[in-house]
Amino acid sequence: MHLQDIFIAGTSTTADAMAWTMAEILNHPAIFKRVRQEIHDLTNGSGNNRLVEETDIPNLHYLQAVVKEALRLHPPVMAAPRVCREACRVGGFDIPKGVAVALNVYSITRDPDVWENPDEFSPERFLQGMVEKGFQANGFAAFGGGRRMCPGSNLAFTVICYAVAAMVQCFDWKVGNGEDGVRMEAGLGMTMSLAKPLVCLPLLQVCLDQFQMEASSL
Ligand code: HEM
Repeated sequence: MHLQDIFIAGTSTTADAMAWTMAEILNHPAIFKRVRQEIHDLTNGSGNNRLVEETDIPNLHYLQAVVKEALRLHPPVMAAPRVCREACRVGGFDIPKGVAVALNVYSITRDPDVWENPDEFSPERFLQGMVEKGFQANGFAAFGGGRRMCPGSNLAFTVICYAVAAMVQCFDWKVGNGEDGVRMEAGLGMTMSLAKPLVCLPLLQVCLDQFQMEASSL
């Protein structure tokens, strides 16, 4: 594996996941509000008013569930390649030794036998047990699985949660182009991204004092 592989594997995947997460919560204002409330409850205690920090992520369970649900519905890597080391039979198909196959991540994460209402954005499903099971849980294939599972999964998950938390805590977002909500079509590319880039205007909503304090101490 080369250093370049890590850049290729780790950059647009993470950016896509952030865009899909923001797109989903902008289309679901009640979920956006609940994420903001969770952050507020954690960061505004006993007269304290601070920006969310990376170390808060383990305590932001709903935020984690939201990011997982966005990864489940919109896995940036839609397929994970493998080569069969021995002849085998999968789902009634005979696969000879040496043949290249791909795990269809997209259909695993929307499998109706595993997920109730699989096409629905419902972060609550991860609060009912799945969130603790980690990324190898049955049906959560956004980071692949087994020995070749994504080695950047924990880093990516933390970065996405942190970025989304900061965007939700500090800004209201006006969806651009005068459209009613964000269009959720997927585009074609190396990774699965929004077909139309997410365009929205940030409107500063909290933390003005905090920003001014931090700016004046620079
Ligand atoms: C949301 C972000 C990301 C997603 C959805 C994602 C998803 C995946 C998937 C599905 C695989 C294939 C796993 C398999 O074959 O079972 C993979 C492999 C890989 N990922 Fe990620 N990834 C992400 C972020 C990252 C980051 C941040 C890094 C590095 C800093 C990274 C490094 C890699 C590498 C090196 C591999 C190849 C592993 C191997 O073949 O042994 N990924 N990723």
